[in-house]
Amino acid sequence: MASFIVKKGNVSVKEDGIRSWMWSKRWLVLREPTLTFFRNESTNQASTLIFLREVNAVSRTDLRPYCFELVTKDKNYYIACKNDEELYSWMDEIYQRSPLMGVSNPTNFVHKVHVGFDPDSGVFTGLPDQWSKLLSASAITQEDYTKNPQAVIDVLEFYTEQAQRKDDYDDMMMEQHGQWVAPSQRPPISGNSAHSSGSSSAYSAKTHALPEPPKRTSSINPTALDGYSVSATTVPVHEPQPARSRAATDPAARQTKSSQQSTLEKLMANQPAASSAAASSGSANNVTVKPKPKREEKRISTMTEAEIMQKLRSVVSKGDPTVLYSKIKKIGQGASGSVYVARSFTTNMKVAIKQMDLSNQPRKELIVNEILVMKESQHPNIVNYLDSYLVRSNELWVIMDYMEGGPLTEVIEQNNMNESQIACICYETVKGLQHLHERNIIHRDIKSDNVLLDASGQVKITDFGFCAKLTERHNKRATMVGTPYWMAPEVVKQKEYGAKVDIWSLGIMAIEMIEKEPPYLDEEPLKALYLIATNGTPALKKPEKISAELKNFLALCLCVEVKSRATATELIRHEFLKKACTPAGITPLLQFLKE
Ligand SMILES: Nc1ncnc2c1ncn2[C@@H]1O[C@H](COP(=O)(O)OP(=O)(O)OP(=O)(O)O)[C@@H](O)[C@H]1O
Repeated sequence: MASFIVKKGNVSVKEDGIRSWMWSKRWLVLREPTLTFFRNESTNQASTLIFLREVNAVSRTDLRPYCFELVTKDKNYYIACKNDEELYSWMDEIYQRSPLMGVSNPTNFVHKVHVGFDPDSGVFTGLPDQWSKLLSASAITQEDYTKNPQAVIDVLEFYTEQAQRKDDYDDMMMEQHGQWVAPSQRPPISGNSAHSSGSSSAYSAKTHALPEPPKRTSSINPTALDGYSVSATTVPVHEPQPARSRAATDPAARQTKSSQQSTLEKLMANQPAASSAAASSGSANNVTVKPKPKREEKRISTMTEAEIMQKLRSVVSKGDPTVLYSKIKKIGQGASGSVYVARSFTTNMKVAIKQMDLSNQPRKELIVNEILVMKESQHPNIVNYLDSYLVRSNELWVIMDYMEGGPLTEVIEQNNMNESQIACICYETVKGLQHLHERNIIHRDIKSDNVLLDASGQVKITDFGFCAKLTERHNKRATMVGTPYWMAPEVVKQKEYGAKVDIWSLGIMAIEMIEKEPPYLDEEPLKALYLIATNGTPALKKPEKISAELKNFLALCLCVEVKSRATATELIRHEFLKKACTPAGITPLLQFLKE
């Protein structure tokens, strides 16, 4: 990679393989996408220069102890640190002090993006400023651009639209009305060396080297995404603000890696979005992304706040749950409320109560959605909805089965699962999925966090806030919903999708059980999305360690070609699932609960 000199204030620096730096420091990039790394030309010292823009509320005095070079220009700080340890140590502290964290995003912007790609030089032209910054902060390499420029545009668009979705949703909730608009499906880019990803069964052939297990808690984070809204023309640019992990802001949040990834998607899911789309320019050497006609889909949030509350009142039971249940202790904290274990005075059974303060909920329709789906979908592999109540008109209690074994994520973290245990979890989950899919319900957020176990090893799917009901007229969806690392390629590429997205996510969850984490968890989010879009079936770290049946099961779940991907009904008969132990065989994995 060519090095070149850039002048910033009084510091003369030499860009030195920025992307490879980024690559090796990927967890840092996750936390702060505006980071750029430089080598000091005059001293040739391997210093790291951080470009903090508009963190002007942080005083120079605050910064000085942390760095040996500091230049201020146009409200920007250019900071060089002596070494990485020093850098890491002050980042959090500085960010915490900045009142600009969470700065608002631009609104009313117009999508007007014309991006070109020259395969000879491997350079994009006309990239919106925000996209260029995202790309330069990302681990996506020039080699990646050349290999599949369309995928790069796809994931940039995906990423920025998610941010916009969240914004629009917030606006809508403020105004108490709205209509969801899905992005259209885009034709592929022409005139470049883009290739489509392979369709399946990559396990025997591919040995894509995955990085070492993560040493940090990375996530696509709402704060990190803020400011990435796309416009090529008139939009005021807000720099991305430093990412804060959910664990950092919410001490009660579970410390598992994947649970920390769920919050954003929930905030952003299902929300009205500005539409944008890429289209082929038809020119030999250029890629063009153009606006496409909007496709509209009505959703429950077209209801006003009052209507949502009315719907909720019609769903819940009358009465005071405090005289029916006695809370024992808090067992969990979600984005929408707290979860308690309680005892029923009538049955003496333990139950779980999810308690939500409705005055604090910007997305009440998701909660109504969750209750309706749970109520309608009773099944041994779906967390059983027992009842719900409104307390003092603004507190919602949802009573459900108590799953004392907790989420599968914790089981995975604490144990090495054998194939018969993996098969059992997959079998039970597939039965739950079959039940949902037969009712035209797509879960859309299948992952180990959303599969709970009870003390006897029973396996149940939970978290129905993202569920979509397919109708005859709308038998495909296009909303980008889910958690990135578990998302099917068709979701990342913003194509229409159906129930088989849950099957893909199930395959990723099976990989979690084998390898303890989903593929690409170490990658920064944009790169992870690129890899999902382009790599096809993810490769296993140690394919030789698993049976042919499990490999085949994974290949059927993780088949990029949706038509060839198995349905839940087909998977239930799969050879691998015949290896399943009974739920009793899962209970040894729950020993950690006793500890
Ligand atoms: N029925 C249950 N039995 C036992 N534990 C549960 C039950 N439901 C949820 N939990 C635990 O409580 C915690 C919070 O659950 P919750 O469903 O609120 O989380 P979330 O999906 O992250 O958030 P939200 O749905 O509010 O966005 C999780 O750790 C989950 O494992």
